[in-house]
Amino acid sequence: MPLTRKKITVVGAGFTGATTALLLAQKELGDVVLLDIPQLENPTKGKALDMLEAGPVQGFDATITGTSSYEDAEGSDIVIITAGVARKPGMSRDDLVSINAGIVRSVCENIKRVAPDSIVILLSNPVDAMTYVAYHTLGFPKNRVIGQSGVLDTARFCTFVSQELNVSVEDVRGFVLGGHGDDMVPLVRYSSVGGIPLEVLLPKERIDAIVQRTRVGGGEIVNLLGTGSAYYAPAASLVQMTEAIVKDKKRILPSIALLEGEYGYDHLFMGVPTLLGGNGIERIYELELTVEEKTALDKSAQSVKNVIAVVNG
Ligand SMILES: NC(=O)c1ccc[n+]([C@@H]2O[C@H](COP(=O)([O-])OP(=O)(O)OC[C@H]3O[C@@H](n4cnc5c(N)ncnc54)[C@H](O)[C@@H]3O)[C@@H](O)[C@H]2O)c1
Ligand SMILES: O=C(O)C[C@H](O)C(=O)O
Repeated sequence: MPLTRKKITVVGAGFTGATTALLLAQKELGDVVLLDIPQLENPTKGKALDMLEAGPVQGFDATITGTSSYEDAEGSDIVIITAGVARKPGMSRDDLVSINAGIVRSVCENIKRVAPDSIVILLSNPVDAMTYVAYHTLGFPKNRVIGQSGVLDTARFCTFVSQELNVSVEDVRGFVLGGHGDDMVPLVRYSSVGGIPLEVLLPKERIDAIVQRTRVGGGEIVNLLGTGSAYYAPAASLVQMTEAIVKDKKRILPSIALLEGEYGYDHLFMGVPTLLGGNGIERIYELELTVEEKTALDKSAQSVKNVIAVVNG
């Protein structure tokens, strides 16, 4: 059988979608289709062509096609959904639920038609609830419907730890559980630097400050930008998850997954440690939690349930 490149469709050609498309091509993870609404067809084509013309300079071989037609996404192996509205200063991610649920539903109806065997990764916010919407619209098995939050939230945590200790980011390990909201749960007990537990290296009040900054990390960027939200680190996070799947790397990364009893939650989509490989989410890891950690996770889970209730409303 001839070897073929993977086909990766990115729906939404805005800040996160366009950045993701470029990073995917630069890493030669597959041929990329960048798709937005018909009213933005020419700008989407323009962005894709501009990226393609970076190929000879940077030495990557990947096609990048800009389109507004789902027929161009036909047979995609992976679909990344970034379509939707981003929040503005003063808003929470949950304020986007109604408008983005409608957008994610319509995108997923098309994806179900043209790429029924794809693995779908959600970014649109509020992302835990949007992953729930996507799962129910697509009707795909749960291993093929994945949300991105924890890679980004963990990256923020690791960034702040590396700044605090003035050490390489490469040596910092963190783990953020729960919903992608201000009550997410950075697991300090499972965080380390060069194998040394974080609690040995930093006093409690510095760790608490890093945990709090991580929880509101998205809002920090929203306030600085003034319009729109973060996109470089979110795109890098999507690409890390995609790479794990495309290369069947069996990486242990946090993903938003359907919980069916894990951590004591049923039919809830929330961020947990997962094994990501060629089949998408191949396993969910259940960690032992202390009473305080479980209480914090319950609070985060309740926030996600409240947003899902709006979707079901
Ligand atoms: N989960 C996370 O960690 C995370 C991180 C960053 C951003 N986000 C979310 O991702 C979403 C996108 O953010 P952004 O910065 O790229 O926003 P953006 O406004 O720059 O881009 C969104 C794009 O979606 C397109 N779009 C809207 N409806 C569409 C439809 N029906 N079909 C196809 N495309 C459609 C828009 O035309 C626009 O180009 C937002 O909801 C944001 O909150 C989530
Ligand atoms: O904060 C946002 O609204 C965007 C994203 O969820 C983020 O964490 O950067």
